[in-house]
Amino acid sequence: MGLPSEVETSSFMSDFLEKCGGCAVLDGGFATELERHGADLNDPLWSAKCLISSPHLVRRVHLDYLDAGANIIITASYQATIQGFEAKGFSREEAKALLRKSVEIAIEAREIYYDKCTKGSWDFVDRGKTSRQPILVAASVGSYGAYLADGSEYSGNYGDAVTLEALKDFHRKRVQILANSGADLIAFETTPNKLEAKAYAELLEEEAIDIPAWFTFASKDGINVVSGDSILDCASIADSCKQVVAVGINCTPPRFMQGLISSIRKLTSKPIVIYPNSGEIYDGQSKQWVPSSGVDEEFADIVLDKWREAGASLFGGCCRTTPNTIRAISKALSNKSSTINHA
Ligand SMILES: C[S+](C)CC[C@H](N)C(=O)O
Ligand SMILES: N[C@@H](CCS)C(=O)O
Ligand SMILES: [Zn+2]
Repeated sequence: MGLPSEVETSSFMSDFLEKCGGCAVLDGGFATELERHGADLNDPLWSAKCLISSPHLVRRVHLDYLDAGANIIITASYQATIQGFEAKGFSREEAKALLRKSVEIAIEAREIYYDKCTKGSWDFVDRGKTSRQPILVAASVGSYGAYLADGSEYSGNYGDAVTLEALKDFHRKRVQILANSGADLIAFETTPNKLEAKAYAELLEEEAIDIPAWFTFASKDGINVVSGDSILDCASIADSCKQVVAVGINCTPPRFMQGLISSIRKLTSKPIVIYPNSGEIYDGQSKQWVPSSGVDEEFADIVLDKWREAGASLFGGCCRTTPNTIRAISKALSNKSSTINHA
């Protein structure tokens, strides 16, 4: 396979969104859901630890989100890096196999889910033909700061020694492996600064990565990304990259979403993807979540309406959201599309 034509790449997300009825539902917090099931993630590998110790739990969480109505599930590779696995004593080949395993488990969960609902009301009719609810597997790539395992993805301060080339080299092999793993797209998530966004964009181009990608950024103030870099600069890097099929925000308190979506909309006509966290704050040292002093609304119909009006079309949840959050989003969006269709 060669590089996809620009036409193919640019229609990938619009075709998918059309099949989903205009808006798509993502899954919710993955690592924090593993924790709710009892996993101990106090480890440099964080959620990627479960690829080694409890793959059945990884599959369980994917299935729970599919049952809740997710159209896109994101793999357990957020903090899975070759460097991180090697530090644990795995060989390079074993590390690569663990990266592939993250995608294999998600694909397996999708097959189990499809089998479960082969017949019956889960199918939907599309132009006279019965077809299945579309489900994509997105291979997660967390930032260099995630690999540092101290919450650095919420600061993005890597110091002067971490150059653009260093970041590209850090991510290169992992991105190549995930791109050839059977995933439908790559989710570059919780991106903290524009240097890393630039590294991703250049890597996609240099390595001729032939699956699409999205870039999502994290913000702590609703104006800039966590490092203080402008969201406009970050969104513009994503907008200029032809493999990028959606741009957005993740792991950010819900109360900041509307403003951030409006900012991104000024910069790009690509679909906007958002998956806020619960609004709590992560302490990277103790690896605990603490309540925030801000006020966050539930992801109720009214909030989703505001986010849609501001320009977003893919909705899910990040840390500390659960299958119940995703069920509520799915329900709100399907009520909306049946209102529109029957108007
Ligand atoms: C998005 S944060 C909650 C991820 C966890 C962090 N990289 C750590 O290892 O503590
Ligand atoms: N996909 C990752 C993002 C962490 S910010 C997760 O949900 O665990
Ligand atoms: Zn998160």
